[in-house]
Amino acid sequence: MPSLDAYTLAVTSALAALFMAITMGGIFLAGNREHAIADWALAGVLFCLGHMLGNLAMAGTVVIDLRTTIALGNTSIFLAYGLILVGIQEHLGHRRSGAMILAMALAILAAGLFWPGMYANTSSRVGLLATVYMGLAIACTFMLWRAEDRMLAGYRKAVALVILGNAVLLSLRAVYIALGRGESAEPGGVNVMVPAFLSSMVFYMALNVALALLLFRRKEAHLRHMARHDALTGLLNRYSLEEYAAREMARVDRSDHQLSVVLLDLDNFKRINDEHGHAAGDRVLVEAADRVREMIREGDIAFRVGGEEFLVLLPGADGREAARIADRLRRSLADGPFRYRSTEIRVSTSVGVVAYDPVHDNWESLQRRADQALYRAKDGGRNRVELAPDRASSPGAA
Ligand SMILES: Nc1nc2c(ncn2[C@@H]2O[C@H](COP(=O)(O)OP(=O)(O)OP(=O)(O)O)[C@@H](O)[C@H]2O)c(=O)[nH]1
Repeated sequence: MPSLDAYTLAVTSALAALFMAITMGGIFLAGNREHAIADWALAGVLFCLGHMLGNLAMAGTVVIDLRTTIALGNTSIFLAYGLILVGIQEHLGHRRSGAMILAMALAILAAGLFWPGMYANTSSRVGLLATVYMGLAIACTFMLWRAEDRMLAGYRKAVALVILGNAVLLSLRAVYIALGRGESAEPGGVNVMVPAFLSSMVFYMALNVALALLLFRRKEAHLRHMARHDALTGLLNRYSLEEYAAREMARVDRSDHQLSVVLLDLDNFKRINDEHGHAAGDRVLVEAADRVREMIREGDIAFRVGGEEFLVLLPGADGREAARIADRLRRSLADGPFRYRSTEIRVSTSVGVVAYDPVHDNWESLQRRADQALYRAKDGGRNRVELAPDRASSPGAA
């Protein structure tokens, strides 16, 4: 195999880091204006700068003097690792440790300029920095591994493994140098700089791909969530309803389970908007959704199906039990006033309830019967629950 020289590899790993900066910067400019992505783009720039300074130092073409060049290069690389960590914190919604990273960067710069243990002793410098990078990598890995959102866990773990793998390689290099093998950049012989730069290059490329995949998968999951949920209340939306209803009805068709539907409509909602403003109306809708969510059991499924209209699927409940649950929901919405700033707003709700009849009903007839029960509740004076008559006793309802 032709020998690879450390100078060229320093430049190629700098270019790989630059490619990461361009990819992350591109994703940021394309509209994902998250701090995390900007942090990772800047990390790419700093990795690139660090390697270029390292290359100049190795070649003896120093910017100011050798000590300053090495100190600036190491500070750049440290800041880049720090920004990877801060970006991960931002991405996961944790508190950012930006101030601590900056303070540590200044300490590393000062040590590189003024502490002989850092500028005059390669083995202790490399060992110290490897320890610091290992600490940051473990912090990144820990956060990514423990994140709550299970859906993207595989992608986050891939990022974590790339970061941890690189830290392990950096530590091996530190051990190798501590054993007195040196890190001469001269071609020929065993040269630790060659595998070091090669692994850095692979690290930037792998990190770039892993982060980009994580970001795209998260965007995709977000869009999928948006398509199925109501943006204001966070409940499932009307488009999801049919899918859930079909699933629950099929379950009833296969067994002797029950299924009921509760349709709630806030009364005179237009008046709330007119009297208190649209923002107050929105607040009432959000809180009403929260109250519905809190009142229902696990397994019950709530939807916002219209402006001020909610629907709850109650698997396992027959009509009478569903009417009882519906009345509890009605009372929970009517009892405590809703608050918008300092204003108290009282709302009542009309509710239509229907039990699914697997012999006579399909989804359309079930919805129609729920609507009819709701209209009866409205016509009967509002703030009440109406249970649709059994399908067998009301053939005209089809
Ligand atoms: N603030 C707010 N208002 C909404 C939203 N969606 C629908 N609305 C309003 O809800 C009101 C519904 O009015 P109507 O359909 O006349 O019904 P209502 O005033 O509740 O009267 P009844 O249903 O007959 O008791 C309209 O004024 C809509 O503008 C929303 O997302 N936010």
